[in-house]
Amino acid sequence: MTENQNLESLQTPGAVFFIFGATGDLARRKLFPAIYSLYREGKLAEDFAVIGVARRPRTHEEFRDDLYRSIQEFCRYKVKEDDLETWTKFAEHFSYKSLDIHNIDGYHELRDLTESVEDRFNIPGNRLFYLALAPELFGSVSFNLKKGGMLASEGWHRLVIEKPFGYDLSSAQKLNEELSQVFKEEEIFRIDHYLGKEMVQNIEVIRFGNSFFEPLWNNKHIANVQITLSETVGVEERGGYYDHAGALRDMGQNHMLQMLTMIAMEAPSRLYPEDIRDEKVKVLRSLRPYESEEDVKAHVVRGQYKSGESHGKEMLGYRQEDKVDPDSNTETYFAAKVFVDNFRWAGVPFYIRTGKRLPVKTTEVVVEFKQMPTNVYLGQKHNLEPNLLVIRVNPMEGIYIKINAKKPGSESKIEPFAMEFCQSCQVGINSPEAYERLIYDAANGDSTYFTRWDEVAAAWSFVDRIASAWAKNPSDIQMYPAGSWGPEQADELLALDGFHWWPVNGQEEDNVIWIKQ
Ligand SMILES: NC(=O)C1=CN([C@@H]2O[C@H](COP(=O)(O)OP(=O)(O)OC[C@H]3O[C@@H](n4cnc5c(N)ncnc54)[C@H](OP(=O)(O)O)[C@@H]3O)[C@@H](O)[C@H]2O)C=CC1
Ligand SMILES: O=C1O[C@H](COP(=O)(O)O)[C@@H](O)[C@H](O)[C@H]1O
Repeated sequence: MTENQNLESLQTPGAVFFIFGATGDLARRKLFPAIYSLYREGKLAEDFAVIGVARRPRTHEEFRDDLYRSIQEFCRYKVKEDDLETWTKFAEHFSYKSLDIHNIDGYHELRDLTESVEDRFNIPGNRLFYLALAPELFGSVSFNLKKGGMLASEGWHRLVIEKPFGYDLSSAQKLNEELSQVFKEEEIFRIDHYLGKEMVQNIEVIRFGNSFFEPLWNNKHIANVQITLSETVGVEERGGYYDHAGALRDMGQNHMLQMLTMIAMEAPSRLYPEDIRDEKVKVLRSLRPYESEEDVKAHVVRGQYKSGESHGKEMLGYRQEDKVDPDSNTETYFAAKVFVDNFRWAGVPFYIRTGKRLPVKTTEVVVEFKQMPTNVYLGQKHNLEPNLLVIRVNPMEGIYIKINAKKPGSESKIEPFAMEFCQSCQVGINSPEAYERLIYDAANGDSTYFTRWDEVAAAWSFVDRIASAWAKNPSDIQMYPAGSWGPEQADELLALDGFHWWPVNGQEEDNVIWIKQ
């Protein structure tokens, strides 16, 4: 991948895409729809094939029926009556192999199938292995891919691997060692789907493409940064996985810290993937580690939802959810005050929070600027609200800035105005989904928005200290009602510093005058 390659104009190179875990939830809800969207937008070369792999028996036809249902349910492009010819052409590129990933003989049959589709679609030998499997299977599959003769002998091969990447630093190291016996680092694409989100990528452009932000982007002018990833859903069908992981591992180690790196990183001198990833890892290594259990207690709040009312419906508590231990102390919420100890950010708190069963689904970054050195309007009894830059990541996409201005027509009244650029209102459903972008990038060998091993390791080092402090006191967890904003202790984290969480998506402040496009 070269700098500034114009990805918009490129098609993926001809390749076979293997989806291990093709009968699973991720494949159905995200991966198949992403591949279809790429196809519909002409971003997938004609010389492609997809081979689904899982244990369940399926004929190729049955697999294509699953594919059809997945697209009709989850894809932003639906197959309409008059698209049937295009659909049939697309679906012909899909085949299925029933295989237990531990059974080496199966890989030999998979190789035969692969060679036959490569011949049929004239594919130049490139192979992309996407592991949509439980993480404990990642090492075995990669080893067996090599043993079973599945690595490409003519073109390239790449491994796309889902999160979570390990359970802690030591298991992540073990996994990485297993993978690196088969794949080189540049062949491993570790997914963090937040990095595929349009507005997370836009953080880079907002910061490095606008001269009026850069001079202010530091501890002289920024009072604090708030990152919220709130969800209204509970654990749904994933109780078995989630009860073992919790919010810190499920969202904190990856999505939240990755977003923090995008806000805090220095500008790379060039836009090569490694230059960007070098800057991100420096941020992760600058995170101030919590030194003791007391330190963790003072800076991190954990919570678990109990029953409550959300959007007019009675919700079960976490402990009553399917496949969750009824005495579970797993956190479904956490908030933390984090410091990035470098020249740019010294002394600026980053408050991060995520939780399930909160009142709104939103991902938002609020950058709160410091107050004016003195308020010259105090004599007129005007408080000045702090200026904010708010980046809305999802479901609404856009940015707004909050400034103080004179109320038009009034003598002296000053009011906060929010000026909004609502990207989702403009491009709406055409905004590509994260998985589309990431599959496309992986096929093009662009690793910019995938996490490199040293980033993963640095993130685990930071998170492990929290997890091990919590493990010593498992029942020290705050319960919050489903549908609330989580434990009050999370508000106190900010109140102690004289701040508060700014309202997020859909919960706009009453006194602000909105100027929307
Ligand atoms: N679902 C989601 O929204 C998200 C998922 N992820 C990650 O994606 C990965 C997959 O998750 P998800 O799709 O939800 O999981 P599912 O349990 O729904 O699917 C697992 C898949 O693995 C297959 N499988 C299991 N054991 C074997 C085996 N021994 N040999 C071959 N295939 C096997 C299953 O098929 P069969 O039973 O037919 O063998 C199934 O297709 C996980 O790492 C998860 O953490 C990450 C983010 C979001
Ligand atoms: O990775 C995960 O992300 C989802 C939230 O993703 P979003 O794109 O809908 O914001 C979360 O629900 C899930 O628990 C986690 O594994």
